[in-house]
Amino acid sequence: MRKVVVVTGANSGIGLALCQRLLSQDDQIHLCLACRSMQRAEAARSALLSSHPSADVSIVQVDVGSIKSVLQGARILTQRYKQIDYLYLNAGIMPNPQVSLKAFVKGLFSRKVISMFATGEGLLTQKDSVTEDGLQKVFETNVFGHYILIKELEPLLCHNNNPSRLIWTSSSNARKSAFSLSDYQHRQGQESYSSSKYATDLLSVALNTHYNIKGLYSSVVCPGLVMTNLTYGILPSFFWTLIMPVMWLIRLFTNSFTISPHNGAEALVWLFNQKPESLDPLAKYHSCTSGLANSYVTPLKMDLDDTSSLSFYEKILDLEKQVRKRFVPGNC
Ligand SMILES: NC(=O)C1=CN([C@@H]2O[C@H](COP(=O)(O)OP(=O)(O)OC[C@H]3O[C@@H](n4cnc5c(N)ncnc54)[C@H](OP(=O)(O)O)[C@@H]3O)[C@@H](O)[C@H]2O)C=CC1
Ligand SMILES: CC(C)CCC[C@@H](C)[C@H]1CC[C@H]2C3=C(CC[C@]12C)[C@@]1(C)CCC(=O)[C@@H](C)[C@@H]1CC3
Repeated sequence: MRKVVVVTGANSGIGLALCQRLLSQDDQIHLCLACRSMQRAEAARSALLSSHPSADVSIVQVDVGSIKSVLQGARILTQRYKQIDYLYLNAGIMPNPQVSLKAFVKGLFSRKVISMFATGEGLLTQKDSVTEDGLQKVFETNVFGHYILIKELEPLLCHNNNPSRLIWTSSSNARKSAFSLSDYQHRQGQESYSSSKYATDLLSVALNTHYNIKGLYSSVVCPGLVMTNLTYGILPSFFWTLIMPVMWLIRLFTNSFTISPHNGAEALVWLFNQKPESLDPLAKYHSCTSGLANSYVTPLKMDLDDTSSLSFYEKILDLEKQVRKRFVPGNC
């Protein structure tokens, strides 16, 4: 039986590099690209097939920023497959990012300079908006849409005899201080990205607590700083091109400047090859690249605990109930 691997946000950046790498290591898998744009999904499928002509690649429309689309996409996947072995929850956004030049210059002359480059802490703010579902867009896209997808696919993911895997693309930008349980969608602050990634980490821990017994395991990854559409949205592309030599230089001091999507996908590919029981649910698996361009994976303990993850999970369950009331069968 072919292993079924579903990847959200598979049409560009880290998601597409992950697909290329998975097919290079095992062209017997069935890969399903879950994307919001069918045109971009088709283009990604063609690119994958041109480098792996015998690969088995399909596409499905899933916009994780829309509950209606997630429910429709999940319905199609349920008709198509009996089991999903790997679900990569990779799609993500960072809308309207602003870099604080003042914080950057201050950071350059502080003791925290390395960690500033590794995490972007204190440098970025975003302007979020509200979706047609009435949820904060960054929260719905990066966290909640994915959560609903998992819940809808539960029958395909929970098989005790043959465990399935959830692998989230989180970030080292996830920060406890940007997240608040009383404002978990981050309606009030300006660090919706950081908050959403911290929420991702909390959710993954809670999912392990509830679902390991049913044969479902969740892990989180940080791909490092990778040049993708997301990062090109932070500063103009000519600026990134200009400072590329500086980026290689910074790599001598921090292993988190993975830079290429191929390197960024290191931990996502590594996790594919691990036995889930051997993994630490409280660790984030970081893709790292050395100054000599060698890629490797480092697990680092996350700044959270079971109690806070379960408190957040209760909030998510409440929100799910509210949202499902609006999407009873026949209403969507
Ligand atoms: N680049 C970096 O340095 C880092 C990235 N990450 C995370 O990596 C993940 C991948 O991002 P990256 O490859 O960098 O950036 P890209 O912008 O290249 O990829 C993001 C992917 O997500 C998709 N996507 C966005 N919104 C939705 C949506 N509503 N529904 C479905 N798909 C959607 C995009 O599709 P479309 O083409 O249609 O927009 C695209 O395929 C994200 O979760 C990001 O937060 C984490 C740490 C560092
Ligand atoms: C490298 C240059 C000389 C100056 C660039 C300054 C900043 C724009 C970058 C420094 C650290 C970067 C960073 C991210 C974005 C760009 C920086 C703030 C991220 C927050 C991008 C998304 C992520 O998820 C993080 C892992 C990145 C961490 C580092």
